[in-house]
Amino acid sequence: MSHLLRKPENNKLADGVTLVHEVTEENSDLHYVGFKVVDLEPNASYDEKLTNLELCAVALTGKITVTDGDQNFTEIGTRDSVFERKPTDSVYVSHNKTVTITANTKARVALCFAPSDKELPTKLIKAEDNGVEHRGKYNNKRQVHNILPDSDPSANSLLVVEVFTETANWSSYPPHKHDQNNLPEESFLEESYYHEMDPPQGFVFQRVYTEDRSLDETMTVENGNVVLVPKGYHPVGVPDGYSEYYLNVMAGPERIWKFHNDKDHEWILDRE
Ligand SMILES: O=C[C@H](O)[C@@H](O)[C@H](O)CC(=O)O
Repeated sequence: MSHLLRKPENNKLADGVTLVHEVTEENSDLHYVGFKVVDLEPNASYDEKLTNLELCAVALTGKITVTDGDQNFTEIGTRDSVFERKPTDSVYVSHNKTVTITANTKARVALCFAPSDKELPTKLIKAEDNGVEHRGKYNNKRQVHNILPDSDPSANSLLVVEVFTETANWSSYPPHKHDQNNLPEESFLEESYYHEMDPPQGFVFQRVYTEDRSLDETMTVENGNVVLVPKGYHPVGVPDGYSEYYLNVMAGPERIWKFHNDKDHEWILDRE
């Protein structure tokens, strides 16, 4: 199995608290992006002690209450399934805080981490404030919810976005990369993908490859899997009959999303 593909670990931390995924600098090739998925039963709580990292907690499904010890955001979250295709609520918390997440209902929470050196205000990112985009044409169409885009100055280095790709479409396509710290041409951003499929027995193909093909991994990705993108192009193809969701976390030395398309495939953008 590719070292870039993570299957759910489902580590039980406490009654009602399951750590589904944990991606850290210590257990991955990533140095900027960190990622966790936590499942909570009603009334169960999870604490995250932030040192030099900032956090965006995304209420993937269910309702949660989030506190940083000072501010409380109660019963946030908008959906029972990501495939309701509507934006959800998130909370941004800067470094050196302890965050407590309590489930008001059965909930799945994505914890998105990146380095932080400037204390910024804790902030509720309301669902209705997500920028919604409909990108692409032909079989390259996808719906994008910008949760924490580079146009929002609320974070130090963290970028968070979720993407819905319908049956027989491609996304993160034409293949693009952002693995060079070479602004204004390209920014260096590591990336993680948390994938869900509808119906859940579905799978997608994701390729992660570099120009010189020194890295070239094509993965079969199933429901609840995570794919890590330390560098390279990273397209996703969704088979006929299935819909796909992914949550992206990106971070790097500069909080700018400036990508470079694979020249071999950029022509598809020119179709009428
Ligand atoms: O670099 C960003 C990620 O690859 C996705 O968020 C991608 O941009 C989604 C898309 O536009 O298809």
